[in-house]
Amino acid sequence: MDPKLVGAEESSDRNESSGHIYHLALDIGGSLAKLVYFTKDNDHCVNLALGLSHKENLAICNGCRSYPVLKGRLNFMKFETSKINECLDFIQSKKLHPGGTQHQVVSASHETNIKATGGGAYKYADLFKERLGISLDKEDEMDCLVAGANFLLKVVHREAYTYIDGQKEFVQIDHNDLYPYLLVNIGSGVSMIKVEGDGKFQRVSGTSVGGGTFWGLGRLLTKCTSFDQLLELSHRGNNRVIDMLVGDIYGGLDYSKIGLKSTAIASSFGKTISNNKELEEYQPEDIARSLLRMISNNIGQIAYLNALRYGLKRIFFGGFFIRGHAYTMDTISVAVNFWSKGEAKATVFAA
Ligand SMILES: Nc1ncnc2c1ncn2[C@@H]1O[C@H](COP(=O)(O)OP(=O)(O)OP(=O)(O)O)[C@@H](O)[C@H]1O
Ligand SMILES: CC(C)(CO)[C@@H](O)C(=O)NCCC(=O)O
Repeated sequence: MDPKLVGAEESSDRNESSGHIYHLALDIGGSLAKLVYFTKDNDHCVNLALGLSHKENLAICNGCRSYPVLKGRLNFMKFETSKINECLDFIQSKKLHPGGTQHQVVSASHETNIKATGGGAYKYADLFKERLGISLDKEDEMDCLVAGANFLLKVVHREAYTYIDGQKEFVQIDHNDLYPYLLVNIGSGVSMIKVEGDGKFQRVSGTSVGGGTFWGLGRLLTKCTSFDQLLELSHRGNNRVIDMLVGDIYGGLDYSKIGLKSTAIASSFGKTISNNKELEEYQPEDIARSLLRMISNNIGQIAYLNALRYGLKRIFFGGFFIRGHAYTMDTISVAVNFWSKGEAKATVFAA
């Protein structure tokens, strides 16, 4: 999950020593630990209404009197949870934690508390305490997720978009017509949440076949050494080499009577049992493509079925698995579109 805030900038290794660090918060999930902190400086601003944080927007922010404007920027970092010590090293090296000399505005009463969510807030509580003297102030991940999603959808302009046939189209959110919606958070596992208002939600479903499955199975099957490498491979692959299509079963024909085109996947990975190839002949890029397709399709289908079950017209997808990756979004959209017979549109917002 992703306690995302406005004005995001993925932090490079820039030196923060000239800036004043105000806030640090963490989300430690099963795969990734995400960290956000705000640094104060006069060259940037975060406009809480527009969600801007870039230098170029300073003029606009200066001209915008009716909304709170903070001079500075939000910095985002991510670490593999399996390398949590790198996250602690980063906090220590940047002196982001209370007690670090750059930390200027922490009041005495909150000196050792840092907001943290995700399972890692529990799992690594002792580690943070022992290494950095930080007490993790735990927030429930579903509460954070829903609060973050509602905030982003209401406040950040051009946050949500559909992705259909390679076309990204921003969705105008009517604040008075946002609820109810289905929030599908694709992290290591997948949570599906019916959201009916601020703080009003129910986790209605989930699946353990999620981002962790893609990365985990992908590693085992392709020997990739990074998630990005696996994604990059999937760009170049052809899933038809691995997946058994309806046409493979029906001699190239559609199965029109039940509405299945010859190009529809009849069985993910199924082709590998029906031809006489040696295992070594299967290319990693084709495997990566099939895997991404299988998992995205499955999530899209379960999401649609839950939307149907609870009468929800709109589905918002988030989580780090998506990360703006075109093929993932396209597959999810196609799955939702396919199962809803064109009635529901998958609305995807960037993780
Ligand atoms: N650089 C990366 N390294 C590892 N996984 C990545 C990376 N980028 C994207 N991912 C994908 O994002 C998933 C993690 O997403 P996210 O951070 O939203 O979930 P999480 O908080 O770790 O998990 P959960 O909420 O289930 O505990 C990974 O399982 C993987 O599929
Ligand atoms: C366990 C959590 C909530 C941790 O973020 C997530 O990984 C998840 O929703 N997993 C899917 C579990 C299931 O519903 O089958």
